[in-house]
Amino acid sequence: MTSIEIRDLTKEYGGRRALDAVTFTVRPGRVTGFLGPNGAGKSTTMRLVLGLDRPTSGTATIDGQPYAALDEPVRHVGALLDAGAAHGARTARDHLRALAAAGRIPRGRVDEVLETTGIASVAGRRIRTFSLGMRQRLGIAAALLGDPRVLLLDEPSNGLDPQGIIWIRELMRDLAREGRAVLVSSHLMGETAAFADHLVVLGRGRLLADTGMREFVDGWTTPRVRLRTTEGDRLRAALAGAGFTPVAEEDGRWSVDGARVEDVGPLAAREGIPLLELAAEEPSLEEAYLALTAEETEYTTARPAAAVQEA
Ligand SMILES: Nc1ncnc2c1ncn2[C@@H]1O[C@H](COP(=O)(O)OP(=O)(O)OP(=O)(O)O)[C@@H](O)[C@H]1O
Repeated sequence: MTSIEIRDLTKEYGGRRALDAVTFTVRPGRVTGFLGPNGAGKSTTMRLVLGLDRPTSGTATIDGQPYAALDEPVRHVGALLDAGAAHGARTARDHLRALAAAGRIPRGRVDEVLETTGIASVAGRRIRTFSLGMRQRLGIAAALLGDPRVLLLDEPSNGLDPQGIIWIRELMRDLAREGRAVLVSSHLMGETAAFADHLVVLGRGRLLADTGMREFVDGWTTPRVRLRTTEGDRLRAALAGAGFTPVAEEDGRWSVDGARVEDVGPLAAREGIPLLELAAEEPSLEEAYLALTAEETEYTTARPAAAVQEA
């Protein structure tokens, strides 16, 4: 099975470390979300995987080989790095045909990827007349052209309308279901939570996390419940006795940080306090990501060992 292996990858630009001994594997059959603040090193990593730049030390390989050593690389790896890269005077179809010819890919594949990416009806138009979303779809069509087992997508939702965002999410999930290795960088946390199974997080060139989505969110957030009761004062006292600090919200509900419904429900029942509502608040990827990056900024060292683990 094809995967991307990054081992001790280091890249310096004029003495500044853009990547610092980063090691992780992008496995087939799942979508790996690639996160990190601006300048963290995500694009640099992708460029090194694609052989567009040389590492200072370490390796980035696909199926054990560096990109440059792959036989017919476009059949192994598809990438969306810069959707603006296509020649504006060409039509979308001609652009893809030129790429197909260069990669020794059968011409018929061009119409297939135009269909898959929803731009078949505008394939005869010059690319310079394309909207940002159409260019993005064309970039994805180009990435899919060689039917590659590995995909690297840098901000693929960029410029897409709401339907386009749902489409790309489902496309990425389908590509992973087909057994491909899919690495996707994004700054959109809600989106990443919707398409990624696994996360790799960089911060200032270092690996901060390499873990499953669920483990990441649970590891970097605390549980919280929201509830409604007719006897707020009694419930507050009972919860305080159990070590919780309920906070009254403006809408008349209470929220209890660090508590699970299993903590609150039985306690209220024992005390005979009626609960009109009791619900766990789902922690978000955004909350978890902000907690990790805030801590990283503050202390510069990564926290729980559990958050950096091989899956
Ligand atoms: N060609 C280059 N020359 C010099 N410095 C570079 C070059 N390319 C990247 N860098 C630096 O390397 C660091 C990592 O940049 P990179 O583009 O990989 O980050 P990123 O995580 O992709 O950020 P963003 O989310 O903004 O796209 C940054 O400090 C950037 O300024």
